[in-house]
Amino acid sequence: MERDTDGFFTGPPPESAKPPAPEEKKEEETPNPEAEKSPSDLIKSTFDVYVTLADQQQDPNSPLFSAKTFEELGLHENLLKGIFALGFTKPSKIQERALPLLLRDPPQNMIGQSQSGTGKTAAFVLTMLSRIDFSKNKTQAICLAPSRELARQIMTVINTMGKFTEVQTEYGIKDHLPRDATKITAHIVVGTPGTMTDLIRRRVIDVSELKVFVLDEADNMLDQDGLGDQTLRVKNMLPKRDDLQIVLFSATFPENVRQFAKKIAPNANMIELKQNELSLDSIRQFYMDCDSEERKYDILVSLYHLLTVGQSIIFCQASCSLCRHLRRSLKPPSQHRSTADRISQRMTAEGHKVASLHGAKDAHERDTIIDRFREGKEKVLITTNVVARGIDILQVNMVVNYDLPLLTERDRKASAGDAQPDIETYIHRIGRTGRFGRKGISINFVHNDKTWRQMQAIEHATGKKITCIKTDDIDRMEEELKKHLK
Ligand SMILES: Nc1ncnc2c1ncn2[C@@H]1O[C@H](COP(=O)(O)OP(=O)(O)OP(=O)(O)O)[C@@H](O)[C@H]1O
Repeated sequence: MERDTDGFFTGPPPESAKPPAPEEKKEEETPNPEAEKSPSDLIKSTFDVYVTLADQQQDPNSPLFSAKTFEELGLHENLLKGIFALGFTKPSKIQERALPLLLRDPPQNMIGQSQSGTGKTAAFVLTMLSRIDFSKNKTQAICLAPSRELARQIMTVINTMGKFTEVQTEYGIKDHLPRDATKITAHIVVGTPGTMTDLIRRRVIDVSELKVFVLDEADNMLDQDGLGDQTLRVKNMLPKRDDLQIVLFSATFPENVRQFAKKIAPNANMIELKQNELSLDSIRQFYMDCDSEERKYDILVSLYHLLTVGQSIIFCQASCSLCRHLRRSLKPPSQHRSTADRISQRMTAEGHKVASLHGAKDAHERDTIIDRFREGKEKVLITTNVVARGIDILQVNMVVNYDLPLLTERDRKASAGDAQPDIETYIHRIGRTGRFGRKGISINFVHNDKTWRQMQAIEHATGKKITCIKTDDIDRMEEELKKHLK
């Protein structure tokens, strides 16, 4: 593989990184390449959408399948008030195309893909809210998400958008309900698949009148390496009615999961924002050659000032290299502290203010940490993949991949070589910045041949340039990075 003068790996991206080939009848809109990328671009028609209707008799070019305003969707005025309370004036591109299809009667399944931060949540939340019969105290919509943090975020959107309605909501997440809870009658239940399975199996939730089943981050939720088994258990306990609307959304849909998704949501309308990668374009990607594992920590600390200009998220592996390094360097060694904790412990000891969040923390602690970060009380969050997906905090303008995301042990064995980068997780991680077209930067740390090759594979697969930033001149480094946030 050749590098050009900017350090960009040249050559065509592999098949897996190319836009999905149109399967059936597709519609394409004309992009406007001159348009500047800004939040409003998600509202203007500046990028392409593929729509594949389940019913090929219908004309996808019909204005019936596109809504330029929320008003024309025929929503109850209380829902419209909720939308405006969120500060939305017009549908985003994905909402414009997805909402008319999602809200139509009879209900139809939907598989929707669009880049991170383009407004998928509002699309499925509005669908759930608009289908509830508020006069019935029965659960009518269930939404599953891969983490409690994301479930809580979705709930906030439901409660804000639904605040002028009589909607009742409940969580299906760990340690939220008393163990002896016997009945949930809330209209909408949002949770994670394990807890939701338990609640439905024990008949705490009665699903007999369910109308909508939503999987956010659906590729992860259906992937056998992710939460696939648990999600299927939930799905198999739901009524097998044709009018149960199944809605799957994600920023990524690798081919193997895409096929499975079509089985889970049969005859679904498909909506894909064409992969001209608007979101990735608003995120400038960099890498830093850190020379050695040990230097990674020093470079992270030297970035601290910049990390706190806005807010930032630092991703490391669950058993991350920094933590292994810190475990060795901390005296006395802290045996029971896990991963991201050790980073924050050392940075805190050196006078920096950081928070850490990972799956080993208890539920209450996790809630407090993410809430504090969301409120801007902490500026730097050191974490694992637990918040890689879906978390929407507009002030996050920097993401650092301290450790690059890698595929699981199983995939690694299958490829029988070095660990391969996990491209989907990479896309989701950097998508924590640059929300709704805002500017953001991501920095990847590499320190040896192996990590270099992993980054090369990411650059190749995403087809996006990752620019080198020199680490020997901190002032220049800061200046250069700041330039991209302006
Ligand atoms: N029509 C709209 N007008 C203005 N802002 C919007 C609109 N729709 C969504 N947003 C805002 O855009 C941000 C990103 O939306 P959202 O979290 O739904 O993205 P997403 O596509 O689900 O991202 P991810 O793939 O990371 O889960 C949110 O802060 C949301 O409030």
